Amino acid sequence: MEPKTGLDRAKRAAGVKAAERYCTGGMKLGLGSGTTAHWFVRALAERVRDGLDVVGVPTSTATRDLALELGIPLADLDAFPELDLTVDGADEIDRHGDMIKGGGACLLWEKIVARASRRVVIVADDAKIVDRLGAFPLPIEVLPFGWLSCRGLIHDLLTSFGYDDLAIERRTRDGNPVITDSGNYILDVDLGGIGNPATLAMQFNQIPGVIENGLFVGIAHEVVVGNADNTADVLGLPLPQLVG
Ligand SMILES: O=C(CO)[C@H](O)[C@H](O)COP(=O)(O)O
Repeated sequence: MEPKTGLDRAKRAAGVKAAERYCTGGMKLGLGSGTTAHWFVRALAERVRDGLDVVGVPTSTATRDLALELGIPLADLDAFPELDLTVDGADEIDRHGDMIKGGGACLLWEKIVARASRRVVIVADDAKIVDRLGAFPLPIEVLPFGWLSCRGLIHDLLTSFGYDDLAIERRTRDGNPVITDSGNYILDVDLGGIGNPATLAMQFNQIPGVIENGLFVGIAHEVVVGNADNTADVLGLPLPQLVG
């Protein structure tokens, strides 16, 4: 598969760089979800075909299907509860490495796999890097049972924090609720800007019916930013100001 646009080339460059730089024989690897992470999975598969011996733990059924098709050996997280490394994408990432994830509705497995990993590398194009999180609507995974009550409690919490927006349930083009790989719904919350991601993340998860939220705080270790000219930059945290 070849990238079609400059943005695709940037995403592929980040994925290729991560596969080349971080993956060594014997590793247990978390495989992220989304278009950028899938470029990483394709690049990893090439290395596996060349003899690299790794085992992948996918963060979604979509990534599992891609990795299987490409011949990457896979395992359940329960077979390897501690992983060496996860490479995943992000919807937004700030200078501290805090992120919004879940644009692809995979945030629950992504957070579990990332937390099980000794190192987390994020692959992204530079448009994902922001001064402040929150322009991208924050995905929240909720249990279908009583989800309207849960949405009301989310609204109350947001109001108490000075936000006034109601969470919107994510729907498919046919108008049906998006169902996650764990059988839950996604609410997208348009916050505009998030002052204290750590506090908000904890508060969301106190609400009955909230399974997980898309704020990933203190999880990323490094960021690989791809460029349209097929190069990629490896950035430690905090990210340099010039990228923001
Ligand atoms: O969190 C995710 C999926 O739940 C993805 O990592 C995020 O949406 C970024 O995707 P892409 O690389 O396609 O922009």
